Amino acid sequence: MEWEWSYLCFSSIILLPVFILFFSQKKTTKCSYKLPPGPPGLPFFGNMFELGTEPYKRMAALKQKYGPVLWLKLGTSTNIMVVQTAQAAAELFKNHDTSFADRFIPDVNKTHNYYQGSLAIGRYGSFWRFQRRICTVEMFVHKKISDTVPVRRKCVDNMVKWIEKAANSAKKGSGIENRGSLDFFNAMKGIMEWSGTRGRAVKKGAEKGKDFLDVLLEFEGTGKDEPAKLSEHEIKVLIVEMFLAGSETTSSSVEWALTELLRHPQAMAEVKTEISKVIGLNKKFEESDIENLPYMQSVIKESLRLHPPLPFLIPRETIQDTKFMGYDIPKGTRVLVNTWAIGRDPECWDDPMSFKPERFLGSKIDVKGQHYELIPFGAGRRMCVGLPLGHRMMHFALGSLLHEFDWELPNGVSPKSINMDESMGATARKRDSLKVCGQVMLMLAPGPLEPPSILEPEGSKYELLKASKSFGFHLQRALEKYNIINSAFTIKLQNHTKSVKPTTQAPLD
Ligand code: HEM
Repeated sequence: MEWEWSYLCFSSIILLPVFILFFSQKKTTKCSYKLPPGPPGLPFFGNMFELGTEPYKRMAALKQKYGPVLWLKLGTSTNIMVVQTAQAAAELFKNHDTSFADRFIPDVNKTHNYYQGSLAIGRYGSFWRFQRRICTVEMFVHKKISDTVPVRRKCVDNMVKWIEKAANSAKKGSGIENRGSLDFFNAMKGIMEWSGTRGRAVKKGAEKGKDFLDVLLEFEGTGKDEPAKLSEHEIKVLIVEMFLAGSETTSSSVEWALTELLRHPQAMAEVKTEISKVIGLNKKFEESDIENLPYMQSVIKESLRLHPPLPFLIPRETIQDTKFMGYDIPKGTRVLVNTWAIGRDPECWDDPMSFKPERFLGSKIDVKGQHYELIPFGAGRRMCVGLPLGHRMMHFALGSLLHEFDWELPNGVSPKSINMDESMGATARKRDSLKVCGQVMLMLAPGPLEPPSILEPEGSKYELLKASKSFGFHLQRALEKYNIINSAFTIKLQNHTKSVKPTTQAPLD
């Protein structure tokens, strides 16, 4: 009996505050705000346990019940608003972009003061505006991107050579060991070291070969709407961020696009025919070819529709209390735009779950933030600043892979059995890295044989020989090995830092 009483007392002490909190929360919420609808959640924990490992899918499923704007709570104090339809996204970006233009800073990014100097998670304000301007003008305008064409050419050539070499050394039917991530992280370590040491070695006045890093180091501003100088920390963070923001997004998109093509042999045949007609066999794929390849552009759009690397964009935060679609959204609310759900919404797309690149042929829809049904790069003030480079690199890398090789699935894997699961890390990338088999086409010039029709311009004098053995490897290995995406940076920084002494300083302190 005594035991039962103490048990009851103990339970009441524990449970009473929970009930008080639960009911008081509901009451305040009802009285003060009209919040968007959402699942009720648990006391203290809110909806924390309902989201699973692929929260964008779970939230997409909740659209049926709760409509275009969803409200969630994490713990007792974190409010989350999820925008689930193209119309709601249009309303947000067209009419409330400034109110939702702040970013939320995850705790992990507070260490080493990473957020101070970050463009992607920097607070909306004059320093962010200055960073956007300097990145756009010094890196992402058409001319600057075109100036670095040879650098990307070299990296793609290296990637193709690596694949050919891998093909030659592979035993028939064997895969190639996937040490890609190791190479990638070694490269990242190097980059951090370079950006850490470079500040001490700059030679002032050396205008020739001035790159983005020089621009940052030599920057002298008014000190009013822009800083007077940039600190070493701010420069390091910005440089590292460009690598991080641009690498995985782009390489993961290329992997998804090739995966979809392997699942759809008709689309694969179509895109290869287009490339061989436009470029021919005795020429390399060039960036300037992209505009003449509407089917390949449609393949990339269709792949980004189904597999946006950032399914929630980058979370935003409300700067002030905001009235949005009839709801009262408090200051400090985290805002997620579920671009994954929007890309699969039957109200926007016919047969939304099918991969059909031809839906974009003759259509005006593009990914530049004006068509809210397709916003893999976001929209509004905080949309992807690297879009011009990322867009070009995706086409260049995929086009070169398709032009140089014939791709197949390994023995025992059929188009329908490819595992399409995603894993949510920095991006929603393919969980099982794509294992592909390629066939190298060796060109022997000139020869008597007519090449196979799908590959060749009619009347070609070239003889084609397909390597008899196929080779297999993980695509990411090739993409990451040459960090082809941000190659413009890599090579320039490499050249630049040859004379710099090694440092023992920690990269991001
Ligand atoms: C397939 C390629 C890429 C995709 C799909 C992508 C996607 C995105 C998305 C969805 C956002 C957030 C937009 C928003 O909140 O509305 C973003 C922001 C950003 N991206 Fe990209 N990105 C790509 C490539 C790149 C590249 C190549 C770079 C730079 C080298 C880059 C740098 C950035 C930066 C710095 C931001 C933050 C912008 C800001 O907050 O003002 N991205 N990107």
